[in-house]
Amino acid sequence: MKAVHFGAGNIGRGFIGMMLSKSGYEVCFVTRNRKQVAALRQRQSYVVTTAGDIREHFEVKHVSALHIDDLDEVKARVADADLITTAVGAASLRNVAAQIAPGIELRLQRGTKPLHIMACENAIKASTQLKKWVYSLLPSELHDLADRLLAFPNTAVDRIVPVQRNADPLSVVVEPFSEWVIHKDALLEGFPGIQGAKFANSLEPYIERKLFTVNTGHSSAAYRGYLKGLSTIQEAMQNRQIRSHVEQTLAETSKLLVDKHGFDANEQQRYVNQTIRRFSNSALTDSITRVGRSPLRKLSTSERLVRPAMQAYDRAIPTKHLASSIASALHFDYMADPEAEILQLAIGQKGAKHIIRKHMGIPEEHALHAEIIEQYNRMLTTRD
Ligand SMILES: NC(=O)c1ccc[n+]([C@@H]2O[C@H](COP(=O)([O-])OP(=O)(O)OC[C@H]3O[C@@H](n4cnc5c(N)ncnc54)[C@H](O)[C@@H]3O)[C@@H](O)[C@H]2O)c1
Ligand SMILES: O=P(O)(O)OC[C@@H](O)[C@@H](O)[C@H](O)[C@H](O)CO
Repeated sequence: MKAVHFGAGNIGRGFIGMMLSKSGYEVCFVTRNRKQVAALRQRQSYVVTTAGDIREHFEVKHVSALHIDDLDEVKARVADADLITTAVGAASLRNVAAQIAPGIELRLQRGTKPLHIMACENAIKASTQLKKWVYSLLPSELHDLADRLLAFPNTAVDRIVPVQRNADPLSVVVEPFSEWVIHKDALLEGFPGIQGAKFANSLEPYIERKLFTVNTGHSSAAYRGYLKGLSTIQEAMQNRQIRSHVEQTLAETSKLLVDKHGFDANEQQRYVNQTIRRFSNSALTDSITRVGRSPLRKLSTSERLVRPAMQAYDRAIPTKHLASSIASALHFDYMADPEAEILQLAIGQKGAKHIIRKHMGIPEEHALHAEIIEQYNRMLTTRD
C-alpha cells in the first residue's frame, strides 16, 4: 500500500508516518525542506523514540521523499496512491490542494480506484476545507466522479511532538500517548485501513474534546507561562498558579463538553487529568513559543480559546478562566513568530478592543469582551 504524506515535520514523522508504516504503507513524504528530502531519500528510514518512564525506539522503514517543486513526480505519486494525508498547518492546506489537484485529475481520468484524503491538522473540519479547495481546482465535469471516488474524512490526531533538537535530523522524540480518530461515515468501500486508529460516527465531539481540552489547556499554559518569562510547558506546569489556571480553564471547557456532547463527567475528568500529566512529562522539553505559535490562528473564532468561551457563555457556563487565557494570548509578543508580530502591531495601532471585535468576532457589548479587556489591562502591570 502506498501513502503520500504532505509535511515531514514533527507530527508528520513522529506520528502519521509512524502509524502508516506500522500499518504496512510505504510512505512518501512531500515536503519543503530540501536537506530533509535528501536525507530521507538516502536512508529510507528514521527512528521515533517515545520519551516516558521507558524509552522505546521504533524504526520507520520503506520511506521516500519528494520536494514540493518535483511537480511531475508528486502528480504521479498522488495518481497512484492508496491514501493521502497532510500535517502542514491548517494555513498551508490551500497550497496542498494545488499540489494534489493535478494528480487527482490524472487519477480520475484513468480509472475507478477510490482515494481517501485526510488533513491531520489541529482544526475543525480540516479535511472538508481541503476538499473545497481541491474541488475548486478540478474541472467541473469531474466533480460527479470525484464525489464517488474521493473521500475527505475529518480526523483528530493527538500526540505531543515538540520541536526537535537531535543530533540526527530525521529522528523524532515524542510522548508515549497517541490517538487518531477518523470520521467513520465518510469512509468509502475499499478504505485501506490504519492500524490503531479509532473510528467515530460523528467526529465533532472528538475534535472538540481534543481541541477544547488538550489545545485549550496547552495554549493557556503557554500564554500564561510566556507572561511570566518561562521557556517550557514543563516549567509552566510546575508553577502552582499556572497549573491551577489550566485546571480551572479545563473545568470550564469540561462543563461545555459534557453539556454539549453528553460526555460522561467522570470520563471527561479522567481525560483532563491525563492531559495535565502529559503536559507535565519531564522526559520532554516543549517550548512555550511552539505551543503558543500563530496566536492569530489560535485567537480566531473557530479555534481553541474563543470558540469554547463563546459556546460556554451561551450555555451560562462560567468563562472567567477562558477569558483570562484569551487576555494572556493578546500579550504574546514573541517577535520571531510572524503572527505575534502582526498581532502586536495591530494592538499598537488599533488597540486590543479592535482585535477582540474584528478578529475574534466578540462585539463590544458582549460581556466576554469586557472581561477579556479587564484582564488584559490588569496583566499589563501584574504579568500574571
Ligand atoms: N506537533 C504536535 O504536537 C502536533 C500534534 C497534533 C497535531 N499537530 C498539527 O499538525 C500540523 C503540523 O504540525 P507540526 O508540529 O508537525 O509542524 P512542523 O512545522 O514541525 O511541520 C510542518 C511541516 O510541513 C511542511 N509544509 C508546510 N507547507 C507545506 C506544503 N504546502 N507542502 C508540503 N509540506 C509543507 C513544513 O515545511 C514543515 O516541515 C499542524 O496543523 C499542527 O497543529 C501538531
Ligand atoms: O499545533 P498547534 O499550533 O495548533 O498547537 C500547539 C500544540 O498545542 C499542539 O501542537 C499539541 O502539541 C498537539 O495538538 C497535541 O496533540
